Parts: sequence; C-alpha cells; structure tokens
Amino acid sequence: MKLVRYGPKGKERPGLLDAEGRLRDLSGVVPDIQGPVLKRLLPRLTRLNPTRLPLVPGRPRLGPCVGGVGKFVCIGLNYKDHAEETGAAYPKEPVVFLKATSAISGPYDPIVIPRGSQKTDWEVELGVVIGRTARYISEAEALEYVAGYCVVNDVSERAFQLERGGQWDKGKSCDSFGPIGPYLVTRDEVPDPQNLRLWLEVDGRRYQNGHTREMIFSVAQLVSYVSQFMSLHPGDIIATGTPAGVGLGQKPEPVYLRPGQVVRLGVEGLGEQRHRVVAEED
Ligand SMILES: NC(=O)N[C@@H](O)C(=O)O
Repeated sequence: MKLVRYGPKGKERPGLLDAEGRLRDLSGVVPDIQGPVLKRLLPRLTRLNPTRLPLVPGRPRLGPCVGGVGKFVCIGLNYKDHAEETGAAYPKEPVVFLKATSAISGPYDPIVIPRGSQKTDWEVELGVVIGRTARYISEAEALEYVAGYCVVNDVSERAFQLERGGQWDKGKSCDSFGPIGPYLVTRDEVPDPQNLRLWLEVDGRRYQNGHTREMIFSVAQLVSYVSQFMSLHPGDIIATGTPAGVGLGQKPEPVYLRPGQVVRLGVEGLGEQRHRVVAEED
C-alpha cells in the first residue's frame, strides 16, 4: 500500500493510492499517518477496500508521508563509494547522527538554501519508517519492526556540517533539508530492502546512481544497531546513508546547489521527489 499525506502545509490529511494510482481519502479511517496511528492502521490495511474510500478531487500538494515524526535518525558513510569520495575511512560501526524534525518537508516542496550558505548539497537515501517500538532488538527480528519505506533527501550544507566545528547536525537540520515521500510504501510491498536502485539528478544531469545492496550495514543491521542506543517508536525514521555522487565528491571541484535548479531523486518502487531550489528570503 502507498500511504500519503495531502493538502496544505501543516494541514495534511491521510490518504492512499489505489490500484489505479488514484488518490483516496483515509481521514474517515484514521486522523493522520503518524506514530501511534500508524501502529493501529497497519493491521487494518489488509482488510481495507480502497475502492470504498472517497476519491480526492484535483491534484493537491503531497506533504511529508509521515506526520509528527519523533526522531529522524541518519546514518553516515554507509556506502563505501561515498566514504571514498569524501575521503573518509569506512566505518567499523554505523555512524549515527540526528536531523532536526523541523527540517522535514514534502516531496515536491522547494529546497531552501539557508542564509550564508555556499555549499548546499544533496543525498538520495532509502528511508525506513518504524512501525512498532523497538528496543534492544536483534538483526533477525529487525524488519518486523519496520512499517515501510520512503525516499529521503538528506540535504546537507557542507560548510555548516564540516567547517563550523562540533557535530554534523548543523549542516543537516536547516528547514527544508529533510524531504520525505512521496509515499510511505508498506513493508509487504518491499520484499527486500537490499535490492533497490536509487538515483538523483540536478537539472537533468545524473549525479547519483546507487543500489542498496552496496550498503555497508544492511537495513536490518541498522534498525537493530540503533535500537541498542535509543528506543525507536512508531513513525520514527532512519535514513540509511547515501551512495557516491554527492556535490562534495565531484572532481576536480565540488558542485553545490544554486537557486533556480531542479533536483529529482527516487528509489525503486518508492516513487520520486522533485524540488526547485530557492534562496532563503531575508
Ligand atoms: N558526508 C555525509 O554527510 N554523509 C552522509 O550523510 C551519508 O553518508 O549519508
């Protein structure tokens, strides 16, 4: 099932795409697609007949595919080719950092270049949405705690991240730096999260072309690993790292986003995002 949230920013309603790709309203079934609701909704989905749900007229904006996200956990350097392009050593254990949830935006919302930024960059990633509270879980059971998957762009300001001291979070958390969606694709539709192509283009030029089989730490390993350090709750998201081809890694010189450019990215079976790049208004 492809779950969506549609409508104006901050007033999104729950919906789903039916077999013909038409948008249906889910608000008679659940108030939103988020944490505790997600936990209740998932078992009911198999019994739901989408053709009985009201069709949504027009083409409303799609918002972030999960609302009220409690934690946006990110994994760094999880693809060898990306670690190499940034000159970093391969991690011996997953590199974990947090992106502020205020960075979350919709799949077609603009990417806003923050004030003072010269180095705003892109990162296509497979996003994992947690469906059940996970604490000290094993790798073998980890995928049972996953509600589904979505496309994530881990937008990053490299100077804020790498040149301004401290940890990475400052360069990862600016408003609009966490587009998620268009869909939350439920786990039953993604039999193997390690078998998905992922790609990203800027103005039609393909920069990233990766595959989740190249991850250093698999989705199951990551969910289990993170759960050893913090409890994961329904609606929490783990962004699983990016393959090679980010702007920072371009040769002979890095390439960064400029206002007016268009970024498109996708993960096989999970849909595509499209963002216009704009400057922050003073
Ligand atoms: N370099 C960097 O920020 N990397 C990551 O976020 C990543 O590997 O996904």
